[in-house]
Amino acid sequence: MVVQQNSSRLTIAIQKSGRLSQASLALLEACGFRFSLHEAKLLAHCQNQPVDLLRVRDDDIPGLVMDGVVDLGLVGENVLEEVRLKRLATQLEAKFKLLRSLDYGQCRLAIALPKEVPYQGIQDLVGKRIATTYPYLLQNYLQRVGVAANTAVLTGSVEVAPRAGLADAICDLVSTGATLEANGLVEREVIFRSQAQLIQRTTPLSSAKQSIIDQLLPRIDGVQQARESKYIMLHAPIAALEQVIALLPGAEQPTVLPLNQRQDIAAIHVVSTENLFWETMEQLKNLGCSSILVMPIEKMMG
Ligand SMILES: Nc1ncnc2c1ncn2[C@@H]1O[C@H](COP(=O)(O)OP(=O)(O)OP(=O)(O)O)[C@@H](O)[C@H]1O
Ligand SMILES: O=P(O)(O)OC[C@H]1O[C@H](OP(=O)(O)OP(=O)(O)O)[C@H](O)[C@@H]1O
Ligand SMILES: [Mg+2]
Repeated sequence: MVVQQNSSRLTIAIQKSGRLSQASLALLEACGFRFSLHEAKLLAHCQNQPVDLLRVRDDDIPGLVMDGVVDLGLVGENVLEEVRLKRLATQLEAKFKLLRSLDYGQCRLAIALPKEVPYQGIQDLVGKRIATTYPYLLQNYLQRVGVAANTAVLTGSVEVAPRAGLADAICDLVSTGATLEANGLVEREVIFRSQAQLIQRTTPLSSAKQSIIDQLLPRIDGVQQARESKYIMLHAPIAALEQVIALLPGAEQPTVLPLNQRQDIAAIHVVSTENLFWETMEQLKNLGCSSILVMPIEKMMG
């Protein structure tokens, strides 16, 4: 496979198979790009825009962007920062343009120790061997806090390292904490918080590519904003209108509509920037509201 650096098609690198793959593809599709993916193929053409998708291991995405081989990349901040630190240490080009922080792939890089090992604080890590896939992020942190510890680099199954006698502690990604718990480990220090990022190469782009990006960014904002928002509809007693509106999140100016042949109740419609919790719905019901609907919004603009 040859990716032409100066191809007139905008090339976007995403993770081929893993935690970010589905969400990255879903985001681009929600922005109006149509892809027909062939599981085995690394390069996928967009059917309705001059855009190509390059599907690779997430570790390769920052370097591809920094070397200008692809135009855009969707990657976790943890991998991005690890690659950036590594490249800086080896005098390789490490520049990129951060376009957007995305609303998926939230996790943290944390140091964890076996639960039976007492831990009072960061100084307890002095002289310890810590297994990780992120040696540069880990050493960067240890230097910052002034702790001298050793790193054992593993590319996978980091969580079994203490049990296997390979290390005293680990530094790995955590989301729910289930993996740590299943391996008898306790999270002690969070060293980096991460989510997916959209990055661009720093070398100049053709105006055709730039105009696709200029169209893409507001669409990403619209998709992300819509995901956080809800359309809420309900019937409320006019006597309790003020109390009802005060309960609705982010509803300073709701639409209040009359109902046919009813003087005592009105319909309220509101776009809320937050979800409506069950507790609030119960409070609304206690105020005499009925037909309370909370609906997802697909897209938003303006
Ligand atoms: N448990 C998690 N919850 C949320 N996001 C996560 C979680 N684990 C990892 N991530 C994010 O997703 C990215 C990809 O994770 P994944 O486990 O698929 O990587 P990988 O095994 O290194 O994949 P690849 O084969 O592409 O190298 C991570 O770098 C991180 O940004
Ligand atoms: O705190 P948790 O919710 O348990 O998530 C943490 C786990 O998720 C990631 O692995 P993933 O499941 O993506 O598989 P991998 O080991 O193949 O990377 C990460 O490497 C941890 O092992
Ligand atoms: Mg990887």
